[in-house]
Amino acid sequence: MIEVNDIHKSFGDTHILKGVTTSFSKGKTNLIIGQSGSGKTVFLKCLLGLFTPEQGSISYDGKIYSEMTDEEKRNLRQEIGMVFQGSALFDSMTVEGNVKFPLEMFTKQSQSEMQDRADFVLKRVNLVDAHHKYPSEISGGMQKRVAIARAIVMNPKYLFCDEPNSGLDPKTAIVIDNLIQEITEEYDITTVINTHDMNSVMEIGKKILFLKDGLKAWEGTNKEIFKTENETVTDFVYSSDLFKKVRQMYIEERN
Ligand SMILES: Nc1ncnc2c1ncn2[C@@H]1O[C@H](COP(=O)(O)OP(=O)(O)OP(=O)(O)O)[C@@H](O)[C@H]1O
Repeated sequence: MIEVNDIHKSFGDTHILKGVTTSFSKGKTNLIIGQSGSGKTVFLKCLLGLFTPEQGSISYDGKIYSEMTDEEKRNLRQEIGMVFQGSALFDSMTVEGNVKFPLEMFTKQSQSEMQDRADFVLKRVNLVDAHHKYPSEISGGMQKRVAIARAIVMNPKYLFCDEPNSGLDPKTAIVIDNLIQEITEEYDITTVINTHDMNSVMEIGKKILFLKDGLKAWEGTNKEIFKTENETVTDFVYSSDLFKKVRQMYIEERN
């Protein structure tokens, strides 16, 4: 579980995060949504320890980050898996090389242990025939699977995904969303996903944090977001007339 308590982050005189308090549970897909520039990436970078908030605290399973020793921070980093926007695979390495990379960097495992683990995670993301291919030889959806396999190869407690669906067609995006959700539940990971994708919000938003101008404007589940009367949320989520009509029909059907 990750608990965020009143974090503030500024760049120079510009106050970006203005006191955000929330928590993200284990075994759940937690989504961060909000307009461009609302502070989602800055927030995610604070969770990753890449930015230090000037005020407030972030704790990982009860341990406050700013109070950790350097060694505890290093250990925490190894418990974090990251799926970057655009996959961020190493082009010069095969699929298998990409997946083994964190094991080679951070563990003392033997070649056969690394091979077993790489085989296991590649199978888990349903990639069995791509071990020796290069990223340029596989589709965007397959690249995402490799990125997910690499992110979970170290058995992380926390998984952060930045726009995991960017560049994917809607059908592949749903497959990737479902894969992230299954893995999150199966391995009891605290997963936090930064997204613009409303399909993801509806499909896997077990907890949704809506940021606006650096503040928490709303939080709740995908079921609650359908029913909320909060105008800031409805304006954002149901920005198209089609979505507004669908929501109206849904509410009328339920009444
Ligand atoms: N390193 C930085 N230095 C100065 N300003 C920054 C830095 N990183 C982000 N910002 C500013 O913080 C604000 C929020 O940016 P952020 O990238 O978090 O938005 P976002 O909600 O993730 O947007 P998008 O959905 O477009 O990715 C923006 O005004 C941005 O210019």
